[in-house]
Amino acid sequence: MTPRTTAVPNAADEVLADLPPELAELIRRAPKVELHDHLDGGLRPSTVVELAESCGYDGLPTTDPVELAAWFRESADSGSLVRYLETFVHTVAVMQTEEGLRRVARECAFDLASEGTVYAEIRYAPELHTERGLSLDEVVTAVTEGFAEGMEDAREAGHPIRVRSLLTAMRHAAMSREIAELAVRHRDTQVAGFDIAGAEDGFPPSRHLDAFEFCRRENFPITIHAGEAFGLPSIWEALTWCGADRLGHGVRIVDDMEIDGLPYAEAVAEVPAGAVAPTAVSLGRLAASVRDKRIPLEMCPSSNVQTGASASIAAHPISLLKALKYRVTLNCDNRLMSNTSMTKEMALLVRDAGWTPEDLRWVTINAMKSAFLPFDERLTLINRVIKPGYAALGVG
Ligand SMILES: O=c1[nH]cnc2c1ncn2[C@@H]1O[C@H](CO)[C@@H](O)[C@H]1O
Ligand SMILES: [Zn+2]
Repeated sequence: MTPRTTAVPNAADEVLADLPPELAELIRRAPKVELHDHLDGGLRPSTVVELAESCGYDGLPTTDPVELAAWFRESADSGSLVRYLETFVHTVAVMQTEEGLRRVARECAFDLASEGTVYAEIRYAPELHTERGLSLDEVVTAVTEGFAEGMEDAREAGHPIRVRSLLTAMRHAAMSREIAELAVRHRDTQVAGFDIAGAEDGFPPSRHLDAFEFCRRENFPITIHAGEAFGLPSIWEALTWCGADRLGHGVRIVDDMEIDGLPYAEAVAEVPAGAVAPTAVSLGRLAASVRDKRIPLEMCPSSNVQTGASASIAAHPISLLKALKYRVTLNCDNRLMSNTSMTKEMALLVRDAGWTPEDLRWVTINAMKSAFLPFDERLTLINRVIKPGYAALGVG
């Protein structure tokens, strides 16, 4: 079976059209690495419609794929993480069978590879996919098989990609220890790390300490959604109590910075974050520690604009954090809800925040360095795939 392409317009085209054609082509062809992408946030709209029909789910707001794509984007454009997350009810509803999970994972790997992504870590919460009787292990096996099929499809199409999974526990629930054990049980079949996600305010990372301590005893990598809808205490707990190796978003780390003696939020009210001179910034202890320890920040600009964590792409702290040489990585979070892709995220930063092709190369290498993959494999991808890929485009 060849995966079908969606009839929905390509998310990046509109932004690329605003750029000089050679630059747009460079962004299209640039090697990409993605570390933060939710499986249940990246379905093709046409797949949601088809799976809903085959599994008898009649709750979709519309069965027209183009209208459905618009519905997800508009509903997610809510200014609140909690409302943004409500849209997942429809994607999760059609991911309750082995067949549905396998197809979604297969198409995910293929779609990412088609836009030049050479390595991706895709996360999902197994506990959300057991409503129709699948066991947690069956969920993981189905997704892993789907990724293997998608990688094979992509290789045949001439776009090789490596995909790994991250297992997410929902922070409002009480299954995190079980999910951490599930992840470790599947570590030799492509599961590369453990995460928590869901509403952040009121559900601090330390609530799941037991799960994180288990992962640490097993030398198993941890990333934590922190500093997205809630601020510094969440980031502080994720790092100092829970031992996170990376931060999901982490965008609110700027709350621990002063610019010319003013708190970040006050100082940037008038000026785009990217226009702030790095020399004017002083870091608090937590912000300094995140930079000193090279903690990777899995940044997702479009998603943050939708949930209200940032006013615009131009104002997004990612540009200041780049200037300050944090270990910044660029990601989509949820391609369906944010109507985005890696190509679009790159194009937005180039168009709206003054990023250069060299910056795109830098952020891509940062991501590869930060992957939950063995060190030698990361180096091989950087030296044999990413650097030559950019060199072929005249970058680096
Ligand atoms: O940006 C985010 N912040 C917090 N939680 C999220 C975000 N995106 C998705 N999810 C949550 O993670 C679950 C598993 O993939 C999704 O079902 C959604 O509830
Ligand atoms: Zn996320």
